[in-house]
Amino acid sequence: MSARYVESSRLPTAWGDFDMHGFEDVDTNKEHVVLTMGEVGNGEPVLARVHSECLTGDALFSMRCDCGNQLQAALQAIAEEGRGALFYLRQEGRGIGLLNKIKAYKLQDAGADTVEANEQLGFGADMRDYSILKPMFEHLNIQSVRLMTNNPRKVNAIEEQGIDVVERIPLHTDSNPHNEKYLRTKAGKLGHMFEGRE
Ligand SMILES: Nc1nc2c(ncn2[C@@H]2O[C@H](COP(=O)(O)OP(=O)(O)OP(=O)(O)O)[C@@H](O)[C@H]2O)c(=O)[nH]1
Repeated sequence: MSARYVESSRLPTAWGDFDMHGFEDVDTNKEHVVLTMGEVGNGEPVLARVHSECLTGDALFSMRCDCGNQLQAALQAIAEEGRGALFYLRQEGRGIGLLNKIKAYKLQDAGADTVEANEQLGFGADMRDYSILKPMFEHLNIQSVRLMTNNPRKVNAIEEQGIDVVERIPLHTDSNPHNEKYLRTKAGKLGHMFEGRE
């Protein structure tokens, strides 16, 4: 996959002023953004979050998942450090797309877990492709990261793109009655690590 860098601008947020960098995937025309704060291209490992799009959690305040809270926690952590990068990748629904995620939620309403629902729809549990990151990291001159994630498979996928993950930083948020089963399934079937949580 290759990404075309398009433009950068300021993005003031509730957590502080970021720079927003826009990229286009030349194969799929999907538009991705990176928010950076401070000098990230100076060779020092960068506090980073690679976040997959979750319209329902990130923008519509859904309590079915932990996505929105993780997004906010990551921006806050970067702002507190004064330096870091948030890669916002447009791979909604672990890569199956928004409308298929709604179909998956319908199946979950009927009792399936998040993995079974994907499989009942004919998809793998996780259809994401991280290869778009390589040209984005190259453009920003970032070679190594301290990655905020609970997902060891994401760490491996990012390292496969030639990016050095020098540290994995857990990104825990509070659970609620609507996302408890989802978080349990992530730990049980997708390998997520929730240190300190049963
Ligand atoms: N198919 C499907 N996707 C979901 C469901 N709930 C959330 N998602 C998607 O799961 C993805 C979560 O992305 P991330 O938070 O970046 O990654 P993660 O694998 O949860 O790992 P972390 O880095 O620990 O957060 C987003 O694309 C969401 O849209 C669900 O029930 N079914």
